[in-house]
Amino acid sequence: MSQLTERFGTLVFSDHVRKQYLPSDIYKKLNKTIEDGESLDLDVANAVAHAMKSWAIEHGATHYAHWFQPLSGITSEKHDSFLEPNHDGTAIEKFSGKELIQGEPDASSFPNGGLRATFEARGYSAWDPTSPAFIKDEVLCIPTAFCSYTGEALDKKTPLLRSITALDREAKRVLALFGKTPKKVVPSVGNEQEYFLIKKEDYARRKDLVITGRTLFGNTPCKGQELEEHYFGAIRPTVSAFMKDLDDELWALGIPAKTKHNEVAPCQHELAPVYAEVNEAIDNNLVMMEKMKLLASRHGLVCLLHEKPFEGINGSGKHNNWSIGTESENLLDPGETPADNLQFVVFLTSVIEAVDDYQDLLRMSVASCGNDHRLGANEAPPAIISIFLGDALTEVVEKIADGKASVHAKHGMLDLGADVLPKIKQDNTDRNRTSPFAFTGNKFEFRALGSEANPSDCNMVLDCAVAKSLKKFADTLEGVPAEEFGEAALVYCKKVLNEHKRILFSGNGYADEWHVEAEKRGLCNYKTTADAMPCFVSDKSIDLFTSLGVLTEVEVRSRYEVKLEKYTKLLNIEATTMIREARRTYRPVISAYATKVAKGLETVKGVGIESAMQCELNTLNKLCNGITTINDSIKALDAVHQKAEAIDDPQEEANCYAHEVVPAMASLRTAVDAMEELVAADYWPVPTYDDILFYV
Ligand SMILES: NC(=O)CC[C@H](N)C(=O)O
Repeated sequence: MSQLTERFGTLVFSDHVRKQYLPSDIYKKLNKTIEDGESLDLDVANAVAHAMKSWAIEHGATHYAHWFQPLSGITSEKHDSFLEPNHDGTAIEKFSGKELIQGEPDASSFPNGGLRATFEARGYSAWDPTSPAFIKDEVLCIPTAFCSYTGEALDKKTPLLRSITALDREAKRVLALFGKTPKKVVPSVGNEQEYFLIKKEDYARRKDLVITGRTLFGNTPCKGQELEEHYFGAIRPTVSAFMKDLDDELWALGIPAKTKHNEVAPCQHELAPVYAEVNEAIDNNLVMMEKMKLLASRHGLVCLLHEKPFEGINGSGKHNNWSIGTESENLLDPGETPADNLQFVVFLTSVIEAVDDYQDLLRMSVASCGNDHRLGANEAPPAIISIFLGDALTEVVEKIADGKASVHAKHGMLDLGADVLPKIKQDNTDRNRTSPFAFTGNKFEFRALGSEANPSDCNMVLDCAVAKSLKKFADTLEGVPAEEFGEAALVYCKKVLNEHKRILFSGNGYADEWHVEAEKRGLCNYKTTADAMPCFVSDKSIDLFTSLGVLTEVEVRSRYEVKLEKYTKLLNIEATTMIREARRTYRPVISAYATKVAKGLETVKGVGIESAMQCELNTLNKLCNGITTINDSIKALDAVHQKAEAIDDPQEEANCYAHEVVPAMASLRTAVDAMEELVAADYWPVPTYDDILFYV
């Protein structure tokens, strides 16, 4: 092993470690649970807990924690030490199977969307053996699901796991029709994490960033991203040192951090791991985000994970590269032979149907206060969900939809015209960064997901939607004689593709014409989270989740409430911060500067230079008008903010925030930003975009 590979996964209770630390019969039984979902008896759990404890303590752990994902979206953990005191003043190390399998964190202070009354505090965490335990900061973290005393899921992981089960079940039914009986069908995911790094000192001086994660004020910088010089540019030393530290920590945690580069906006970067099964990939992404924030501070930096920290330049996404596969094949790989292609065409057709049928839910699944600012602006896909297939696959789909036999996707060879350069194998699709859901060769890239999101929601929805399409296919074709299956499958796909081809769009998703065209096609275009939310609780959605056994109606409704509440709470915080900052930070400074200009005017008057007087007078006028506009904008924002706060119905309240408070915030911002242009730099109370974006 090289130094590089030696450290990989040293802090993970991986299969490799389990083999070493567990007696072979226990190892086999645990694998049966991990691979086949068989339940674990307490003897096995005790043996696993013992091995985990020994391994963890050998690797410096002092505590263990059930690590879970409450509906807030972030991760939670409560640490218990392995120490158990004896009566004689000594202590032993203890960690039992029961402690491994089940925990009982107090659930009262986590969001529950009305599932529990405040006094009903009991909640349980239950070990998820399919995602390996790991050591983080001397704590053995055990990934767990989290549910209420009455058994409702109170977390993001449980529905995800249920959706994986649903997809596995329905995909296996489809594969059985192709004569295949894989052990499992599971989605794999790779999340490209985008982020900004700025200097700690700048961050500390901007209350908007500290409180809300984004700048609520800030004039456009002199230079943005228009020179296209940052994307993939050489990585500067401070950033590089941070990235190296991050890689090192992530590798030790078994997180396969693979690709790192500078992103489009100044100060923006990206880290992408190798694919993993979706449950583990999401756990990895959550740890990765936590590590990014933590390590940045060791380098005098702050990592911003918000979707739109800076207005007018590139925001941050977390492109969710998604495909489904068995232990031996990727079901979204077009392959080279027509026989394989029919299977591919069936899966592709199911995805197209799923995305069209549940475009509203997919949009909802990526909706957040932060992502509202990102979608449709500066290189992020629009809020309209559509699918980009690329030329080769569009041709395949069109031929099938027209009733012609399937053709298989071709790979061309590109000759770059210089003998020294190798011939390049062309992919079966180009890339289209304007598409929210783009086929990229053997997977789909769900680009609409925002950087700060927990990817569980959108993957859960995607898995459900596709499971439903596959179910319909299996329901229709099971029972068809084997020799007629191929023809019948093609006829089925032809019908479905014709019904759903409106969702296919290969053009420019940023263009205004697309919005017009999408409306003609009847595609939904929910510009804000508030607009997107009602579909979550529509009969159609509730039927999807309940029929697949992923969420009960009560669980759907609680999630809807939690998400709406988070949205309005965040906007409440943003509006309050804006009003306070405008009153206490910006306005006094603008007044002070106006006073200085007025005094200067007196001096100039004394000297009697007319032209200089006119110039100063103009500035003074602009400053005074600016202060008036700011005052008016504060008043207007205050009024709609109070109006929103007084609304009882959560959906109505969210609508008021989205359509009245947010525009009022934009007006106040414009008024303050206009003054940044006029007030002398040494007066301006906070670092500007020009100050922040170019010094890391
Ligand atoms: N060039 C890119 O891939 C930029 C993507 C962009 N940052 C987003 O928000 O999705």
